[in-house]
Amino acid sequence: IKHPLQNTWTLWYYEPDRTKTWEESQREITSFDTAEDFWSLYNHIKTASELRQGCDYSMFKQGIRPMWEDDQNKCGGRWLINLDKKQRTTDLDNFWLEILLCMIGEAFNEYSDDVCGAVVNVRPKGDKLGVWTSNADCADSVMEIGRKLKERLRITSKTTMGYQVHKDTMVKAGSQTKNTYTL
Ligand SMILES: CN(C)c1nc(=O)c2c([nH]1)N([C@@H]1O[C@H](COP(=O)(O)OP(=O)(O)O)[C@@H](O)[C@H]1O)CN2C
Repeated sequence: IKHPLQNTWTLWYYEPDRTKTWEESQREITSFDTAEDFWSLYNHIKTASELRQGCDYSMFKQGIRPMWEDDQNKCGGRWLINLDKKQRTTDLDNFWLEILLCMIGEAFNEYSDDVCGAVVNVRPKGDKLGVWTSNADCADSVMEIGRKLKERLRITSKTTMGYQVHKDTMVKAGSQTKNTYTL
């Protein structure tokens, strides 16, 4: 039999489309709840670095949409990892896969329930990886998730990680959002 995951996860794909709203451009690809089905999906689709710039992948627990407004996201925030341009060939795909494996493997111990999902943004100005958590006010949960991420991604001090509350990001879209926590 296949190895069941603790949660069911849904993969979303975002491609900019001038004829649609941002929300209409978020497309639900498929959901899975076994390790084997994760690998079949992962091996079947393009890696993040193969996507056109402007596109995103998002992987969220089933029932949570990859947007600030979702009930599970609205009081939360994200650990954001900003990559420099050359990291697209060296780190982007490894970091994204490691984040996916942390999530489906419930690697955040007692705080895994606070993890909503993760987003990878492929951008000309530098790619971004975000891990979204459900409650920005739970400092213990946010910090523990951040520490585990840094450990699993083997992120050194040269790559900064900041936690941004979605309520701040929403209003400051386009300009620099403040980090509520940093690691
Ligand atoms: C429900 N709803 C509309 C809505 N709900 C959302 O949850 C949500 C958006 N809109 N987003 C829109 O994309 C722009 C780029 O953000 P970006 O993170 O791609 O970053 P870049 O500026 O393209 O690097 C954001 O400025 C925002 O317009 C982003 N976003 C997460």
